[in-house]
Amino acid sequence: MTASTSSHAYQRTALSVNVNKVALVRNTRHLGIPSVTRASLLCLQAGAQGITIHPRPDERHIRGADVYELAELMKAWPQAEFNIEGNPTQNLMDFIRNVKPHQATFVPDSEDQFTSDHGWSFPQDAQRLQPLIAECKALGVRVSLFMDPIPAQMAAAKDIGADRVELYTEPFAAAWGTADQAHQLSIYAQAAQAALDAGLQVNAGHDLNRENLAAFVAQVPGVAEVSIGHALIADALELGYAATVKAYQACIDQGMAQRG
Ligand SMILES: CC(=O)[C@@H](O)[C@H](O)COP(=O)(O)O
Ligand SMILES: NCC(=O)COP(=O)(O)O
Repeated sequence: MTASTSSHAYQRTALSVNVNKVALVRNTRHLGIPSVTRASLLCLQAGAQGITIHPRPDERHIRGADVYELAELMKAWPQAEFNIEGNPTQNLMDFIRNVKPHQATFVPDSEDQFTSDHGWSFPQDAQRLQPLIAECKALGVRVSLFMDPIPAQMAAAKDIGADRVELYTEPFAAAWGTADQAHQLSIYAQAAQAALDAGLQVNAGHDLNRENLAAFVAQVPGVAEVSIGHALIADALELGYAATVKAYQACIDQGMAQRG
């Protein structure tokens, strides 16, 4: 363990609940239910350390109004974080300027993309991201860059001013339960270590769930935050928000206990 990981070894991984999919169901009727703010409140009351949203330009799920209603809700939860994801070359920056969330997560999605499926690439993306990162930081907003688990890309993320990277974890999740599982975990551990060594903090997200979360937290060094939506909300349809948040927190605690 290098010095850069020692300070992270016992930092508890925070759970940020992504409520995109509550909004997706809500949008199929003009009734306002299920409520995005009520779902977020119940998750915070159950112990979630944050709420994440991804207000895509087509408003397929999170709408502009949700962003401001959640910002108002979060004022009553100063110990929790508000994380807004999006492409800063599209609609994200106006939300960041108006709301000043704790964290902005830059994601390189196209407007019509089915879901997020890749991270930024350097040096290609560096020049257009650098001033946007600087603007967020001048507003007091931490910046996390959505990245593929490529160790050689981490120093470049730091060089343009990012505070954190969020490791795109779908390849890890897709390999879960297969012969490639251990190899994928090793890839993410190396990428996380490279990020820590570059002076970045490490977030992670996409397709994390109750089956794969503990192993990820245990074997990938210094994960500061996981943002989880699709699987968590699916579980909440069966278990309810409170029991589901507690179940995911238990997975994180299990992973923390197994950390070397
Ligand atoms: C960036 C990422 O992996 C997810 O946070 C993203 O928000 C998923 O978007 P959808 O919920 O629209 O699939
Ligand atoms: N950044 C990942 C996120 O917020 C939620 O991703 P998912 O759990 O819905 O795949």
